[in-house]
Amino acid sequence: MTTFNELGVSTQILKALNSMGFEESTPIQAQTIPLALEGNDVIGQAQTGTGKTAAFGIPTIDKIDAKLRKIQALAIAPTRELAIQVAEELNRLAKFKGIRALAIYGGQHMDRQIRALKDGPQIVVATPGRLLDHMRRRTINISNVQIAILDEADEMLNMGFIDDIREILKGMPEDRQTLLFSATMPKEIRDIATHLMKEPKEVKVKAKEMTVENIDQFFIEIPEKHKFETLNNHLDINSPDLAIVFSRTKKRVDEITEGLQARGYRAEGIHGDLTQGKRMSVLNKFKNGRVDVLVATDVAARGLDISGVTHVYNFDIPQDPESYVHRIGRTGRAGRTGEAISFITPREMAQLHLIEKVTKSKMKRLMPPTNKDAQRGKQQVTIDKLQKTINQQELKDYHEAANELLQENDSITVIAAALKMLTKERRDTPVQISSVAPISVKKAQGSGRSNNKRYYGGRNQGGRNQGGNRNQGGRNRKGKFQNSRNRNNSK
Ligand SMILES: Nc1ncnc2c1ncn2[C@@H]1O[C@H](COP(=O)(O)OP(=O)(O)OP(=O)(O)O)[C@@H](O)[C@H]1O
Ligand SMILES: [Mg+2]
Repeated sequence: MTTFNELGVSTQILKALNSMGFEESTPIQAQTIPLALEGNDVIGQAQTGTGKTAAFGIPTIDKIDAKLRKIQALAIAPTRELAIQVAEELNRLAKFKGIRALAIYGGQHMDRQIRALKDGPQIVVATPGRLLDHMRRRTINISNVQIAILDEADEMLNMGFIDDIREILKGMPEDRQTLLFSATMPKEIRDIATHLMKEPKEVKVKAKEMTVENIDQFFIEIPEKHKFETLNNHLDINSPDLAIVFSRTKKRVDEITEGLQARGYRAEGIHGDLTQGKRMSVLNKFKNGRVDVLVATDVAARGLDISGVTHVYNFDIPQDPESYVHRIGRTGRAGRTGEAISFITPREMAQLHLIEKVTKSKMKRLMPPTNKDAQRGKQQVTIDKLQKTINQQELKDYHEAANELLQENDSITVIAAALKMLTKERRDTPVQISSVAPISVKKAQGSGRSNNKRYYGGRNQGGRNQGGNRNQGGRNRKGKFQNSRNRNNSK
């Protein structure tokens, strides 16, 4: 283990790291910070939740001139929520250096952002669409940027974003430093990346599997029509602290959310069709624990760091292995443990095997729990609570009442009644989830990768929709990919 001191980090940052409770560097930090400080272009790949944000954040902040009130570093992230989160982490790291990071993203008033940009932040973290709007309106000056960062680099260099990224990079000085980070980096994307960089140093933290080993991975083979009940049963048995349920389409996210609410769960949904205000409030409620189940499209799959997520459910199997890696990586972060449970319809078993092959990990088969298992699971939660209260031994005031009850009834009946009262029984409101076509895997020639054309033209406006619709000031991309297979315009 390497201390941050050994990595040549400034005292102001050491102070910030100390206040954040970071004692030692993670492997990706230890390997990339010195390289980036020396001025190299870097491609950094390491598993989800292993501290890639600080790996690019620390050297970036250390290279910035605090006195110069111009944008010196520009980070780009695929979703609004991630841009906000990265800016927050950079601000924590930069606290003692007098450097500020500003997030700019779609769905927020332009005027407000223009004012904030005039305030002189040294770092901007942006979603690509909104950044291009500012560039075209000349409300942002990126001509002094010395460091460009692509967080979730493979996603940013994917079909949906690549043209925007090229245009953004063209607006920066050519002698800038470029840092690319992600947990996944398919070869096709790595090749594109190296063309945009200068002799990049590639750092790949060696791991047997692409997924984090402290996430227990399971799958349940189950027909589409039984998924919702199975999810209910599972939530009852596991009683997760916080769970994220990923589904394939916005419509299904809405339906699952409403269904869970009707059954009495504290669930909320998040996807690209909601207003930014709603997206933020849902995420905040989830972070504060006022919502237990977040139902989401892939808009929440990448980068989000929410502590306390114990379970990730793939209500629908993801389109590609990379998406699987990022989705399940919302749990088991920073050394914590987590569980990932994927629902696979019988016709989608080939997709499961593809994911296992690409990620080099294995999912253990689980049998779908029965209603009886679920009932027992709920009761167990109550029993645990009851046992905890017994252990606290502060029951004297209740002894007399207990004695009276036991004179009239037998002990089993009294305890069963108490358990029944304390157990939150599930409402059995009927819920209908509209079905989706199963994902099919046709082997791409030789590569074994799914033929969903994710990398070469299959993705039309999917990336766009994450940030809401953005067309003002930009070329209308409709039509550009309209003949190609629509991979995912549904986030
Ligand atoms: N050296 C460290 N010591 C302790 N905690 C750390 C350290 N570095 C990062 N963390 C914490 O670990 C968590 C995960 O970090 P981060 O979000 O940067 O992961 P990531 O590698 O970018 O994951 P993803 O691939 O999902 O985006 C964060 O809460 C972060 O504050
Ligand atoms: Mg990250």
